Amino acid sequence: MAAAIELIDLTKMYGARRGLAGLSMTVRVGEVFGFLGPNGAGKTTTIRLLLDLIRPTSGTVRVLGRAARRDAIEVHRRVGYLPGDFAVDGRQRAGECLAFLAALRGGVPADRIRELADRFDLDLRARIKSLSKGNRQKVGLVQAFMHDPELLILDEPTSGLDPLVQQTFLDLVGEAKRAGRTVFMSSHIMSEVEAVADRVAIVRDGRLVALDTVADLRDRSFLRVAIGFAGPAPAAEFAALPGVTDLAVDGSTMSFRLDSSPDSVVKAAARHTVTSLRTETQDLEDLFHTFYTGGGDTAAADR
Ligand SMILES: Nc1ncnc2c1ncn2[C@@H]1O[C@H](COP(=O)(O)OP(=O)(O)OP(=O)(O)O)[C@@H](O)[C@H]1O
Repeated sequence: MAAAIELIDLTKMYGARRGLAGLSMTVRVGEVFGFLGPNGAGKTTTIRLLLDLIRPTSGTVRVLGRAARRDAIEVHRRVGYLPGDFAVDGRQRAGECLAFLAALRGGVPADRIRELADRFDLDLRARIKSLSKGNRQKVGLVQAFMHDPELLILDEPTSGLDPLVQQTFLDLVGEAKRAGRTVFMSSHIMSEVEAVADRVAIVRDGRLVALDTVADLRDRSFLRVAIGFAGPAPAAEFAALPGVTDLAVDGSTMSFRLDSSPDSVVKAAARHTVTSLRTETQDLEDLFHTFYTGGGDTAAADR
């Protein structure tokens, strides 16, 4: 079985409102997959469809080789799920809540719960309602990981966690991956997933706008170059150079985007008197912002 998750032309309408519009993508067994997008992009809708908590308007959802709807009981047994709005009875103590959820799963060794609670520095004796948002999120994370599921589906798992706890979470994701598990996690923020994700998908307005490895996304970064000249900026000469686009002139300063080797730009500049030179790399976060706001290259989404 090569696919942990397979979505084919998945559409979800909420009345006249569109939650998802023809989303197709595959998550491979054993990969950590980041699912990113701005507010309202369709991330939670997708995750709820995976768990059969809501039903698609059209399209197919397969999880661990099973139909999300017909085989929902089996899918739920094999999956660890952290909802975006993890909510449990606040009067319970954290330990009681986890023991109850573990019993529903057919039992989890108490040592395993204690080990995870220790790693997250979670007080199992505290009543849930007395816990801060971040500490409640830890309860949600422990219940998702405790039975060592084949597939973890995590909706904004790092929400409310401080950087130290985030690191503990990332360590657990790494361990799950090394044990051959699959992790599907949503987030708003690239930097949260780029350290652990093998591939990331970016959704916007219910559609896939990019799907690639973190490394390949990074390779799409480019330079912004600004050169000041002693005389008039030689715009025509630079516009003709390989990899130069988006050229603008402001007095004797010229700026442009450079997508290829800087060699020809440096050699062309050397024929003039250069008074200033500035370069900035567009990093993954900038690229991500381009996708968020509607620009970017959508060709990768077809992969
Ligand atoms: N129960 C609902 N009824 C009506 N519209 C809904 C419902 N749930 C989601 N939507 C709409 O579907 C679209 C996708 O929402 P969804 O919650 O899946 O986005 P998201 O990517 O998870 O956003 P966020 O990052 O804000 O959690 C939005 O336009 C949202 O308003």
